[in-house]
Amino acid sequence: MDKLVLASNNAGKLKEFARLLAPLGIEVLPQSAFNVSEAEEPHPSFVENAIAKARHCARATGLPALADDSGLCVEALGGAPGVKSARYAGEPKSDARNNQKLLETLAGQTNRRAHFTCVLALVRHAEDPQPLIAEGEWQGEILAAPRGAEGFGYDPLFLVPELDLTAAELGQEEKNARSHRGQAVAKLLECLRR
Ligand SMILES: O=P(O)(O)OP(=O)(O)OP(=O)(O)OC[C@H]1O[C@@H](n2cnc3c(O)ncnc32)[C@H](O)[C@@H]1O
Ligand SMILES: [Mg+2]
Repeated sequence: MDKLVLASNNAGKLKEFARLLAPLGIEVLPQSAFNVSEAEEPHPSFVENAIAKARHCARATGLPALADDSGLCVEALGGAPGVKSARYAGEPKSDARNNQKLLETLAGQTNRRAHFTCVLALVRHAEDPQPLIAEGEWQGEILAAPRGAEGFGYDPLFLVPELDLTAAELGQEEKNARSHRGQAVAKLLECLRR
C-alpha cells in the first residue's frame, strides 16, 4: 500500500488525520480530490457505517480507503446522538445547531457524562473481505455552555474532566494524544505494523 484515500468530507477530521497518519509514511489523499459522492450512512452501528463509507470510496477511486464513523454518546440520552451525531439537529448538517440542540435537550439534567466514539475501517479494495477495524473512546462531560474555538463538532461542549478544559480548548497535538480518533489511529497503525 503506497497510497490511501481518506473517505471523509469533514474538514475537522481531515485536519486531525493529516497529523495522525504522518507516521504511516504513505501518500494520504482526501476523497474530494477524486470527487467521490457522499456515501449513505444508514446503519445502526458505527462499524457498519465506517465500512460502508470505506467501500464506497474504494469503489469510486480504485484505491485503498480509510473511513471514520464517529459520534458523541450521552449517557442520560441512552447513547444519543450516537451514529446520528452529524445530523442531530437535522439537515443540513450544522455543528452550531447540533450543539444548541444538545444544550436544550440536556437543560436541567444533572448526569452530564458522555463519550466520543470513533470507529475506523480500512479496506484495501471495495470488496475487501477483511477490513481492518480500530476503535477508540474518549470519556468526558457535557458543559452547560460552550468553551474554546479549536477543533470541530461538539468539541466546545465536551469537557475533559482531568484537565478542566474542553476539547475545543486543546491544541491539535493535545487532542490527538487523548481523543477517540487518536486512540483508534494508534491501534490501526499497530495493526498495520504487524
Ligand atoms: O462522514 P464523514 O464524511 O466522515 O463526516 P461526518 O461529519 O458526517 O462524520 P460522521 O458521519 O462520522 O459523524 C460524526 C459526527 O460526530 C461528531 N464528532 C465526531 N468526532 C468528533 C470530534 O473529534 N469532536 C467533535 N465532534 C465530533 C461531529 O458532529 C461529526 O459530524
Ligand atoms: Mg457522515
